[in-house]
Amino acid sequence: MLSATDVVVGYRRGRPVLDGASVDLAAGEVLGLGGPSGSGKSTLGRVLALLHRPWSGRVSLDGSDISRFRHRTPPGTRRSVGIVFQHPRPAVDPRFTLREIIAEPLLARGEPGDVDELVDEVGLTGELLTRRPHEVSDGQLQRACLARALAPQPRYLVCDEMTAMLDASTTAALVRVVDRRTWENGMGVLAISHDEALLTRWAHRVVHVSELI
Ligand SMILES: Nc1ncnc2c1ncn2[C@@H]1O[C@H](COP(=O)(O)OP(=O)(O)OP(=O)(O)O)[C@@H](O)[C@H]1O
Repeated sequence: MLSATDVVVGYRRGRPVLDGASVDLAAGEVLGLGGPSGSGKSTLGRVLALLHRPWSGRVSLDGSDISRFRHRTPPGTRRSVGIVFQHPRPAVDPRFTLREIIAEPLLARGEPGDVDELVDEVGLTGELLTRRPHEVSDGQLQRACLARALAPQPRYLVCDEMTAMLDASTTAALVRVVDRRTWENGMGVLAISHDEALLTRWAHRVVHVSELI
């Protein structure tokens, strides 16, 4: 179980964006997080992905407190939660090929950067892997970002508007990839979107930030 409990967090002192938010994400669950723009969906996603440290409250994994900065958490804990962002371009190094982007987390932990299975999983073809980000479409780059997030076999994945820039068929394909991990590996998913129809189709249950406070 990945949990946020009574999390208070924001960007300006005295002006919390989330003022006591609590949410539980179970293994194998797809939890949809909806709500209006600016309500704090991405902020909560980043807190759960250990990219943003709460001012107070806690983030826990199977009951153990992990509310420290991502770089201060043990590598095993850090790899437990992955994240995919809405915009793939700022999330990648433009000098890397897609193969290097996907292999990065594997090489960082001293494993062979064998990405063939991941590439198949997200539906990228071999020829695209030698290209750099400016030579591929947003959808192709987002597939690479999803493969990179899945490479360390995360137990939980935050999809922060992962498909907001994509067409319907690429959206459906990426949701299928994430769903397969949910069924086969029991990966828990926080699906953040302002698209209520997508959340209704995808998630097992849908909550809004205002209900978590
Ligand atoms: N890096 C930041 N610095 C300062 N303020 C920020 C930062 N990121 C978000 N905010 C502010 O925090 C509030 C919540 O933003 P957040 O992105 O979490 O909301 P959201 O519900 O995900 O919105 P959207 O659906 O538009 O992405 C907003 O008022 C936003 O302006």
